[in-house]
Amino acid sequence: MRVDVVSIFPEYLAPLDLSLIGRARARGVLQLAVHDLRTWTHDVHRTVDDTPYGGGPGMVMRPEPWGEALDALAPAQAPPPRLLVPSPAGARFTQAMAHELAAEEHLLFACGRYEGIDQRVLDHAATRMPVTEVSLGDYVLFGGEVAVLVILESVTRLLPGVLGNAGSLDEESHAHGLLEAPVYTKPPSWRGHDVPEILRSGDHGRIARWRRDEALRRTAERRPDMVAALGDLDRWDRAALE
Ligand SMILES: Nc1cc(-c2ccc3ccn(Cc4ccccn4)c3c2)[nH]n1
Repeated sequence: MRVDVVSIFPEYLAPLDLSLIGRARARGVLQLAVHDLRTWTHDVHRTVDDTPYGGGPGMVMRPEPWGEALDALAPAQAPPPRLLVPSPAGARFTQAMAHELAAEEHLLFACGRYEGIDQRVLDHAATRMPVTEVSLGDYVLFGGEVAVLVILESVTRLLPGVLGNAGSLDEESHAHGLLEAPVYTKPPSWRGHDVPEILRSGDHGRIARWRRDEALRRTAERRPDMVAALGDLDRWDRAALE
């Protein structure tokens, strides 16, 4: 997968060199390039923003640098990338969207700042590539960079070979539509708190049932919306929720 990120703060994306994402890049699973939007400015002050038409607080990102950046990174003669624009007004980012993005050949992230990017940049881009505005949640950030870090981490871990134990992908939370069960490791007793006996029994059938019950119980307690979306439950699952 190829990923291009455009930002006026490219150093914000430095964590992408670390850990799993860094290894995915080193193994060629992910080709990632971060670009400074000011590369596509031509004035002495390298201006990327201007005052908003219609008045109001703050500044808006000018269309010209973005237009040239997208021309350079999504050339007409190549298959178009999917343009992702983090925004408070975007579609909510979910694990389902992470899976969708992990199947793309080329992702192009536009990180806005100030009060956002001139709308015409997105409108023009949409004439030649798929454009998705994406929100992390109902809170407001200073810009899109943090959202790109979150999105890229969730997408990269779905790429083939990135997670050592592929099984953990299947069992992870939000994969089955449930929150995960609690996890434990040694020592068996710690500050008066013991590991649930079942987990040390070696009975893998009962352990799987216990984990499913705990996942259902926690999801019902903390995210009833997720339980409602589960569809039909078998009698064991229903018993766990009683
Ligand atoms: N889930 C999200 C995404 C964002 C986000 C993403 C990109 C930008 C570019 C600028 N801002 C600041 C800003 C503040 C107020 C209204 C518009 N934009 C961003 C905020 N905040 N929360």
